[in-house]
Amino acid sequence: MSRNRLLVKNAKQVVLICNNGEKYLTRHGMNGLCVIENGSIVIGSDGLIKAVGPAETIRAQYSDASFERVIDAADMCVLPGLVDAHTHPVWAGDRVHEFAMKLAGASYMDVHRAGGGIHFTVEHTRAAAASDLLASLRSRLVRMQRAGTTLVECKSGYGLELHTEVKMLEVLEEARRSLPINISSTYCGAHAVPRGKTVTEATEDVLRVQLPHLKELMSAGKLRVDNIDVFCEQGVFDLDSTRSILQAGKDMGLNINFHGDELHPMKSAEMGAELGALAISHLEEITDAGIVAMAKAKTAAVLLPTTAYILRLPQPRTRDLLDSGVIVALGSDFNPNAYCCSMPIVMHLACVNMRMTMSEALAAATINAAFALGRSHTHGSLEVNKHGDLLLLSATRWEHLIYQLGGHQELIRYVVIKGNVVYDNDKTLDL
Ligand SMILES: N=CN[C@@H](CCC(=O)O)C(=O)O
Ligand SMILES: [Zn+2]
Repeated sequence: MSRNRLLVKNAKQVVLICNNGEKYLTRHGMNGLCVIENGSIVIGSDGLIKAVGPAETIRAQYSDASFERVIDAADMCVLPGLVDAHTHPVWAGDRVHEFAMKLAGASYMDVHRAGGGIHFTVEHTRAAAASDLLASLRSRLVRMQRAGTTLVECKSGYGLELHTEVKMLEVLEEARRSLPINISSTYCGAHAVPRGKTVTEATEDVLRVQLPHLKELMSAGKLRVDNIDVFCEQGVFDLDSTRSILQAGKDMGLNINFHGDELHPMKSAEMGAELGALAISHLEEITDAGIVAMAKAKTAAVLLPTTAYILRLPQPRTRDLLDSGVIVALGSDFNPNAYCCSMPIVMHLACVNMRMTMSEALAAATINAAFALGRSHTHGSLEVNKHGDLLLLSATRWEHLIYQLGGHQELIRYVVIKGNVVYDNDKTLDL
């Protein structure tokens, strides 16, 4: 019998999230998370969960087994690795100066129209060497990992032309190959209309130049891309151009996962549901009809508490979404506008500002975020045969992770990916 990779034993709580192979949870399930008091978990040599249950049961079942590593978690809680369903982590040039402008009253679109915002980042990212983009991406991903994220969605979208979009996706590919954190990569070439182009010209460029080239790279096995994204917004991509780009991506086998109904009601939710989108992000301006359509289509709503907080936007209608049966997920929206790498902070904001319960927030940052990325069969809960991705908290109840605002830096003792410890807070070991 091969040696098991890891035994975590005697934890105060093991938060499974669910234990029946659920692919997502809606309100009722989100409020009834599956938690084992005094539990243990075994990760096999393949990095997958082999057993999880009461400490006594695991002790009896594995009395003769050997383990590469044993962690006695008597004063700790075990949770699934967190899943961040929306980030923009590949870019050069920060926008700290714009934060001051926004604090002084400028809106997101004021800054964008004045040539700042995404355009500022595009200019710097186009000029940056791939090696520099990779170095900054790595340090951002390590920071996310230390805050408990083990699966993260990462977008391109600061190139807005073929060369830089491919450069960004290649940087993501390199990070995927060389770092333990799991990455779901998203082509977001329609993140803004590039300077000097009309919406029609930008849409044509995506459809006739960028997507066909990506398709070639993907078929040749040179690039893996999971999702397609568009920023559907007034003054950016309208509903028709968004629809044509998303449909073309879907035809290439990409999951539809896009920005919609953020600053204006665009009917993005209705359109996304009709196209079979896996997820739509933001939704601060979603309508009643949009909520009904998303619930019916099982399109996940990826809510981004940092954006509404930083831009002082109206909060999305989270309770209405949950009450209507929409699958609600969370993302950090890490980008030069919203500089936050921490899903524990995101969950805290979701509870206070969006009125989610702590259980809802955790489900939204685990199983439902994994669902939004098409990965909930392998990630997002601690169930047998899923990836052994978990975090260990120095706390007697898991809720401390959300309750202690910014406290995750002290609370998270270990982060584990596929049974390997990738972060040990005592040794500041970052792999
Ligand atoms: N809203 C569009 N995109 C990003 C912001 C990107 C940026 O400002 O650089 C978002 O999700 O918040
Ligand atoms: Zn975004």
